[in-house]
Amino acid sequence: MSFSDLRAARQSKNARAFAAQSQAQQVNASPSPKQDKTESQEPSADAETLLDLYDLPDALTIRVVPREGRGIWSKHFIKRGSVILSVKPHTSVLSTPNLASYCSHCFEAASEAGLKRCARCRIVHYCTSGCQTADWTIHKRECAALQDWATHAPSAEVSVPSDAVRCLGRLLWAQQTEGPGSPCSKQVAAMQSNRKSLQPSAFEFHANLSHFLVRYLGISSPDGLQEFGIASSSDLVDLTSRFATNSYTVTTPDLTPVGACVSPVVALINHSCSPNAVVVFPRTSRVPLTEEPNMIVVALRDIQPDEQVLTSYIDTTLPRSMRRRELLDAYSFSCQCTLCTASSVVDPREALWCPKSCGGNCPLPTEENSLSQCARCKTAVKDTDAVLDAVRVGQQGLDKANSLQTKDPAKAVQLTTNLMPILISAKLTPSSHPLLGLSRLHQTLLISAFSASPTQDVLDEAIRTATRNTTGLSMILDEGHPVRGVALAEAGKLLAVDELEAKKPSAMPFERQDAFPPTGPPRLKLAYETLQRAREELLIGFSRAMEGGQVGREVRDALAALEKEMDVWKGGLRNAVNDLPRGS
Ligand SMILES: C[S@@+](CC[C@H](N)C(=O)[O-])C[C@H]1O[C@@H](n2cnc3c(N)ncnc32)[C@H](O)[C@@H]1O
Repeated sequence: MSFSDLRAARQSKNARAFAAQSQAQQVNASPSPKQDKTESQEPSADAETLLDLYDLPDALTIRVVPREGRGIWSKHFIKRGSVILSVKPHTSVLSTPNLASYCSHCFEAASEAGLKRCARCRIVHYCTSGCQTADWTIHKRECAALQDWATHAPSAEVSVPSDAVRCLGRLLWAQQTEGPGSPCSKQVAAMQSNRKSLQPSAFEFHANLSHFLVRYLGISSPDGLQEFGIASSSDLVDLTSRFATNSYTVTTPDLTPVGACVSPVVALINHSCSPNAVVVFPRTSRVPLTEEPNMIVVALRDIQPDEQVLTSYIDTTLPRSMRRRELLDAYSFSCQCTLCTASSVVDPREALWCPKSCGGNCPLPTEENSLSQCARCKTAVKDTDAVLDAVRVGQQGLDKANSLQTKDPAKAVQLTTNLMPILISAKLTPSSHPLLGLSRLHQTLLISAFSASPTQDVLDEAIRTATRNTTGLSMILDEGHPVRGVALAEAGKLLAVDELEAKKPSAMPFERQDAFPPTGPPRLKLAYETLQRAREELLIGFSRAMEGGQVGREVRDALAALEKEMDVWKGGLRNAVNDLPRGS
């Protein structure tokens, strides 16, 4: 199997809302598989009017809950792995680093033939002239604004406006074209604003966003704003708040973040850190290119009639305190989901192995509570200060390695290589923060390093890291979670890469007999089993109706190729046995 499809460097592997873009994607978690229960009110007049605004499938309805506001509820039983909603976002933009490598209309990655660049702005690119023509209605406004912005930019680094500014620009131009009375404009206007409950930390973000948006739209007087239906500066902050509260990150089929989008109907879904649904962009031959990027909401668990559909806006592999801070800062609410309010169990995101290795876990000590003992055998963790130090160093290292990963990947991989043993010897479980984050970044960096300069050592280290990551993710995420499926697919693909050199027998006496990863046929067998597990999980997280997404189809093809390869091995072995002299 070729390695090229594992090449792309990734920053994060969790789909989530755009406003919470600090690191990684969605989770359903143990310790409690219990679903968040919220008492809904019967549809109010407000919700009933809203129902007319959205073209919801029959199985869904809109209800209002006192604390969370409007939300989407199931009317019927929805089976795990089913598509709950499938929409083309109202507005979507690529993030700036991806403008030259993905089509700005359908978000397809550049093929070997490359992309066509817009001859005027020379900023956006398209895969076909069909995509370019389809995008022209909006891009003609965007094209002029981009050119004007670039002409006045003080330096090349800021010659393209931020993703948020460009997305808002597209949203407003689309509304102007469709007219304020169009269903889309009404849906956008009905999106929730958190202007009145903004955290002080968010003020600067909204002030800057408003300022740059006005500049980008070429507005020089209040009348200019009125043309977009914005009557005052409060209206402007309302708009930026509605955008921040309701936008999503667009990801590739393997969950690499590539842009931002707004879909008012998907934005009606409320948050839980232990969600029963996920948002993904699967890309399959079953969806016409004109509908891409196709955004689907998939049930991760069986959803009962009268149950609320909930997705996660943030990376749920993070510990409770980080999740809650992010939700408060970006979405202005304090999360009361089952995962945030559970108190009795050891959260696998913040856990140590038992000091006596009894198989139980201990809670990670904190600055406030340094006492920690195994939940099973009650053995106390002795040097909790050393654990706290390791976690602190690990967190700082993760932040640094994240910022270095594109600028200086060699330094970043050196950092992750040095830090992981510190956290592992402090006995953090593979699901614990910051070990899981570091380890996932380490895997991404190793894959890039292997693509640039393939060696057996790097490949084997990538496989060990990928295996640790799938173990860690399986301790936190529900079976079938897309992040788990993609992680298993990567581990399986790495195991299926042709070995570069056979291990020399002379080296073997110094190695453990069960050295991991195995070589030869046992390695192929493990690759096959891992890819089979990946396929089963991808058929849930990206839905069977979407063939498990693009990654699911790739895994299906990889399994077929491996079956052939294993048959060749078996055939070779049979021939070798048949060739042996009789009696030997
Ligand atoms: C994308 S909107 C979700 C739909 C929103 N409830 C509405 O009425 O339009 C996100 C906002 O909904 C609210 N929200 C979502 N999930 C919540 C939760 N679990 N608890 C409290 N508020 C929540 C917060 O105000 C958040 O900023």
